[in-house]
Amino acid sequence: MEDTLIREGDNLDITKERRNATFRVKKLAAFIHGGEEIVRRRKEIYDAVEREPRLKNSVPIEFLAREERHEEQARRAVAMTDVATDIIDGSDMFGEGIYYQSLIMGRDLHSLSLHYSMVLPAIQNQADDEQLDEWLGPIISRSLISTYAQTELGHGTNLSKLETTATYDPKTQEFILHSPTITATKWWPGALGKSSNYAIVMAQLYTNGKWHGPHPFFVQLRDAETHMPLKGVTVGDIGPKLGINGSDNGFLRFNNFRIPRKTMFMKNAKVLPDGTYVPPKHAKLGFGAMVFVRSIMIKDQSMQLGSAITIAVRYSAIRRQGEIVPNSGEVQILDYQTQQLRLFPQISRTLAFLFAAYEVKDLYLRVTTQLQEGNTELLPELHGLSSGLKSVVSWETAQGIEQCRLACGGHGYSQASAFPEIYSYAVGGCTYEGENIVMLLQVARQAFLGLVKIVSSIRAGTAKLSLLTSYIAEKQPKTRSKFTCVENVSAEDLIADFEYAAREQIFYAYDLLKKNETLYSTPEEAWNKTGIELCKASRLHVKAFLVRNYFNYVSKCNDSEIRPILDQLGKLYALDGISGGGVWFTRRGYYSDDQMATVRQGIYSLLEKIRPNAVAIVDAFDFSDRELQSVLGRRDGNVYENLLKWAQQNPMNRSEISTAYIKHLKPMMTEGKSKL
Ligand SMILES: CCCCCCCC/C=C\C/C=C/C(=O)SCCNC(=O)CCNC(=O)[C@H](O)C(C)(C)COP(=O)(O)OP(=O)(O)OC[C@H]1O[C@@H](n2cnc3c(N)ncnc32)[C@H](O)[C@@H]1OP(=O)(O)O
Ligand SMILES: Cc1cc2nc3c(=O)[nH]c(=O)nc-3n(C[C@H](O)[C@H](O)[C@H](O)COP(=O)(O)OP(=O)(O)OC[C@H]3O[C@@H](n4cnc5c(N)ncnc54)[C@H](O)[C@@H]3O)c2cc1C
Repeated sequence: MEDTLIREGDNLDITKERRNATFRVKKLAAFIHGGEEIVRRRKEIYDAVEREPRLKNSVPIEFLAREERHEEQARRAVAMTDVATDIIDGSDMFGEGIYYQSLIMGRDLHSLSLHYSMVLPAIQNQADDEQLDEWLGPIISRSLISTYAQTELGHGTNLSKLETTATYDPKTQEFILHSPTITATKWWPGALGKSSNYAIVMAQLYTNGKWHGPHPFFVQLRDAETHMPLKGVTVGDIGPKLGINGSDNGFLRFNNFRIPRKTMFMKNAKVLPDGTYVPPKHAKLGFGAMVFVRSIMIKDQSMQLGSAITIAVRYSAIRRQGEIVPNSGEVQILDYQTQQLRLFPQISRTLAFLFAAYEVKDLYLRVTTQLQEGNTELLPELHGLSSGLKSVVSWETAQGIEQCRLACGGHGYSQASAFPEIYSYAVGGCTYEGENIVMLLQVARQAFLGLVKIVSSIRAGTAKLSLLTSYIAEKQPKTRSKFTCVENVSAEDLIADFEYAAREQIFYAYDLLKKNETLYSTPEEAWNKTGIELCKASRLHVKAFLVRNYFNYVSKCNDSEIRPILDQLGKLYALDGISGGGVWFTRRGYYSDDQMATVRQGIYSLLEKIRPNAVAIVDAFDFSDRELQSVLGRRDGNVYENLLKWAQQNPMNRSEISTAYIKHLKPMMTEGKSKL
């Protein structure tokens, strides 16, 4: 079927792939992105960005040194936000916001990342009316730049042990911010080093001699005119990192630095003028900015994996290497079954993660509405869903990107491929907003209303379960999995298989925890000794959610042209999970050896079915060359001539003779000659 992505001068192999696809890319793109109107808006936004001279990205970012990159990203961030309201609906951070930003900033953070992704939502949701009046205007007008300063040199995960203190002085109605030790130094906050003049600072609150735990404060750090650090504030950049080097992640120390009482966020917890502490309705309301980023990053991560797989599939369609049948000509590497197994599951994962991102967005919006009415009922569920997805999605995204890179051979290792930028940006998501293992343990402890609490209440028959947890209360089937062959297996059967595996492990981990509680002297030690099994339970629980959610989402599609593709990808997602999960599915003989062999046969048959449509499917992710920034992943498939151009524009090739040669190599060679 002919498609609009085909143009004259394109690589012939990639054109043939597009012509042979069995469906129209536009239809699949509309389904993936949530409707034709959204795809139309993406195009409108893309065109507007391309038209705007200030949004031209003329400098290839990967050739820049750290300071140049930071400066270029600051320029882009300012230009991007200058014209944003003319181009996008700024209130739609989950949709148009992420897309618009990725067109301009690429895979990097910048001077305004935290200002928009953490400070703005915190002010909207945690400031009282008076604070909102005072702070929201400057945030939106960008007359100040702000960040979120929580992590310290000594503590990131364990917030209860943060060392920065905020001690209330009722005489002056001020808090005194102080960093009592080296390890109390704030460390990591994005854009803190050189860009921000304000920060939300998480500090241990003391009032009238009592400790009340970590609370957020909105603190001025630098002079509004000179941008010099205020007296009592020491601040700077923490140095180069694996990725996101456009962002000046920073350090920060306070020396008995006084701030007014109303700099403490007071919508939830309050400190009255006399120092009386009024607790919040829910102890974790002050952690809302983290929950927001955990929710929003699921879509961002899926888009990173989506761009990696788009690059790898397109490149695999134009790359010819080796023969399958001797003397019949070199084949496209996409024809190798091993290549397909490396790549096609990444397509399925991208979709599963994206559809999960839609779900977490809906839940986030529901919780925000509830919180505005003072209702915290759904907060734990959101904490669980966002923490669990954050862990599993960021981990599998990082692994998937790496598979895509490896699948592109040597060229995958070049920055021209974009994989180094994609990987180093995305993998940060495994650590920031809660280290992944820690977040999995939260899932076990708390998520979906608390797996561990759920088990005991299920056994007591008193469980109140949500849609996300109700499967846990169902009885384990005594029979085998219903799987017979890939053609006959239904979505319900595959969901049942994942729920079986999750339930089995959840109860196993629970029983082990209870046993360990009898063996160790405290519940905390027993918890630690059960940590590995608890994490496995959480992972399987999240995977069961991802499979269920995938098929639920796809069930909305009645289009006979694209539904088969979505079904194939869904089955591949599930069967690849079962085959890779092995032991989780064979416990108590739920899957026999023969069934497992049939699962593998099913995967091979799906790879074959997906193969002819692979290029068209990744085309439907709707990435432009501007977003991909990859010579290997170019829409037109003209990779080789552009790799040569890319190398030639390299600043090292501006002059024929390098300074390295002049300073070091030439003298050595001259000396060598003299010794001959
Ligand atoms: C366009 C691009 C889009 C991408 C955007 C990316 C841009 C930004 C990129 C990077 C920015 C990065 C920023 C940061 O990293 S900020 C710092 C983030 N830090 C963390 O995430 C720290 C992780 N630690 C924690 O969250 C917590 O300390 C904890 C959850 C591990 C433990 O908390 P603690 O206070 O010790 O509580 P307890 O363990 O005692 O638990 C008590 C109770 O509360 C529940 N709970 C914990 N957190 C929450 C929450 N947020 N909401 C609701 N409930 C919560 C917990 O589960 C317990 O429940 P219980 O068992 O029922 O008692
Ligand atoms: C790119 C990037 C951007 C960041 N941006 C910001 C920012 O803007 N603002 C900010 O405040 N912070 C930021 N951070 C910091 C980030 O939030 C923390 O690094 C993260 O929360 C992990 O904390 P940690 O570094 O203390 O790791 P640690 O907690 O020291 O983790 C080290 C290891 O210990 C394990 N571990 C720790 N606690 C437990 C436990 N209870 N049970 C089992 N295992 C445990 C972990 O699983 C991990 O394997 C950023 C970090 C990165 C990498």
